[in-house]
Amino acid sequence: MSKQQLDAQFKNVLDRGDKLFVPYIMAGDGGLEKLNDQIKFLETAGASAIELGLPFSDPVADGETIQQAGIRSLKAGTTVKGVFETLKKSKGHKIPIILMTYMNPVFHYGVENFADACVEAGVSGLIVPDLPMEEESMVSEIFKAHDLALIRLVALTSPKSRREALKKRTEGFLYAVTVTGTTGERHTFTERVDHYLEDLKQGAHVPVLAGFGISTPDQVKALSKHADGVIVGSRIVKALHDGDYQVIESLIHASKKND
Ligand SMILES: O=P(O)(O)OC[C@@H](O)[C@@H](O)c1c[nH]c2ccccc12
Repeated sequence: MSKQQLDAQFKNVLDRGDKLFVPYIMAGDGGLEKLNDQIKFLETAGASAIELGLPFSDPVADGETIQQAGIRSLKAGTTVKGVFETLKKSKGHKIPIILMTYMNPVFHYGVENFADACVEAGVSGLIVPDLPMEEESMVSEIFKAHDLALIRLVALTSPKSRREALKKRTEGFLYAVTVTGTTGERHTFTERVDHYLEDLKQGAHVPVLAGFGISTPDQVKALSKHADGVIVGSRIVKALHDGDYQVIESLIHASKKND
């Protein structure tokens, strides 16, 4: 799906008064043969897009739950190529697929080859947490030429000038990290988070999504209120692993206007 279609789909959701909900899943957790069905389930349950993680041996931004999912996936034999092949086999997903990967697998694959493979597999965008703004030109031009959205992340600790620069550059959406530290469920958020999100939304040319630490329907509601939507990773990964589909449905439902 093209970057323009991603923008149009997100706009559609927001125009009807819902918030965006983007679940993160680990590709190959449970075996790659399950991947397209997992995506289909999330699509039917009302997800706005999928953040699809590539398993990696050194996932520095990930907490325990996602680390374990990555280990399970690698043990099951998942490869980057295998993920692309699996996506190509699907009959086409209706919601955008955004790949989340560290930089190393991209370099290893070759940036140009990686971008080509993304396009062939129908991927709309990328999240690369260990690619600092200062280094991004190495890949951003190639991604742009392939019409792939490079989604930038901002942190609570980023100074205002840096947040503004990332807000300007980002494509698809802005990923507003809502905690300091790694991915994983949290009971509370800093009281600064509401103002941080509202401030990011001011003048943003794409939606602002809050992610990290969100694991309950109440948190989905509370954080979406100050953003355009949320990303939920660890809780979704755990629920998929446990076959707890109702948990996923109620998280997604909390992002809808009529909930
Ligand atoms: O797991 P959490 O706390 O719900 O956070 C979302 C997160 O999982 C997902 O967006 C993600 C998984 N790994 C990452 C690494 C960096 C940035 C983001 C991510």
